[in-house]
Amino acid sequence: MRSLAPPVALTMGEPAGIAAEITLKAWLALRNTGSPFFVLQDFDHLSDAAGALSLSVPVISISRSDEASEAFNEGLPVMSVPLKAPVAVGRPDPRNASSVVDAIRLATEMAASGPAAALVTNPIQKSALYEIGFCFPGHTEFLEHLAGPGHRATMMLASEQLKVIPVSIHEPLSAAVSGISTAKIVEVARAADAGLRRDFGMERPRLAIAGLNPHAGEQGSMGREEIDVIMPAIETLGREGIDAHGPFPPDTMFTARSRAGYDAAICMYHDQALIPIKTLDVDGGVNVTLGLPFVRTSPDHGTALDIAGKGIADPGSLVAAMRMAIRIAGHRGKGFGE
Ligand SMILES: NC(=O)C1=CN([C@@H]2O[C@H](COP(=O)(O)OP(=O)(O)OC[C@H]3O[C@@H](n4cnc5c(N)ncnc54)[C@H](O)[C@@H]3O)[C@@H](O)[C@H]2O)C=CC1
Ligand SMILES: NCC(=O)COP(=O)(O)O
Repeated sequence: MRSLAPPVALTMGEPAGIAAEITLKAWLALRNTGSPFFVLQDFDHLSDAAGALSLSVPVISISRSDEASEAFNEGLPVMSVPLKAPVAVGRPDPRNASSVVDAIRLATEMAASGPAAALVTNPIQKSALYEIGFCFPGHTEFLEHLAGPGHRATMMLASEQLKVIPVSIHEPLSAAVSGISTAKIVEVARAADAGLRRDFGMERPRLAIAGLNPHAGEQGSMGREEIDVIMPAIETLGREGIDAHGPFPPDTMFTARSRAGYDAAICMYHDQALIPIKTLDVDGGVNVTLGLPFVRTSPDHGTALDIAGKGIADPGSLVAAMRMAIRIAGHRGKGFGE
């Protein structure tokens, strides 16, 4: 099948992890679907990975994104971003960190200016990037910076069974808890409401707001954040016409019965959001950044250094990220659809 829409741009992610393997496997999964993508990666590294993993994927060098759709029918299109040092499987090398960041910048530019329908990012080893002075906690914050003033990035993880949006992202738990405020909850819930309408075509998303404390505070006897901070946020959102309810006890709000009552859960901190979705569906979960002027998704997992090079990495989440990026691009009127 051929596609008339622009291809999706995929970044290299951490070269010492499973990114090359899941990228090659994603091409095998998507090659006949009319959903072309190209990867910004070191050509030789990817070719070597295909050989080492015995994956029968022709790797095709392209120099412009508009060559990708045609090439995709024959093999995996690669726009080469050279690495600076040989890759040692499972051991990130800070000498390659600048190439990892360059790939993100380049792919973002293409997604923002049109040659790519969307940006999909492979997982990065954040600690390796910090060693070269990368000063963003993750892609989400970096992409917000690249998007420029006036754009606020909001992290959402989405699977068929659950969507979760953490109020704080990459913060120590103590800082996340002490930093909870009515204003932050309102801001994140507004972004979730707008993003679900714009990118998922929902008319009036139903938001479930999580509590923070056991039993959502048990009427204040196990913590007062629900009464003092979260409830005022829900009241503000209600006055704005946003369908937000809660605060719900965090231990029961992710059961199948509870999930049937809402479209997305607004969670008070990173792990409250990510533990349930990864437990339910780590191979189908997708990380989506709401609020950017370009489409960005990513697999929900990390670099998996412990299994790099073993040939056992599951590409499911990356494939789901590709599919979701294409669906969102369609919602944003980029003429894409499967
Ligand atoms: N979007 C991104 O760039 C993300 C990056 N990370 C980064 O990844 C690094 C490692 O993070 P961890 O917490 O160890 O999480 P991880 O997801 O890399 O690994 C956790 C466990 O899941 C397994 N696993 C992960 N993906 C898999 C796959 N596709 N198939 C089979 N097994 C898989 C790993 O082998 C490991 O046992 C950190 O530097 C973290 O910051 C983590 C999450 C997202
Ligand atoms: N745990 C999710 C995660 O770390 C992904 O972050 P980002 O790199 O997408 O900002």
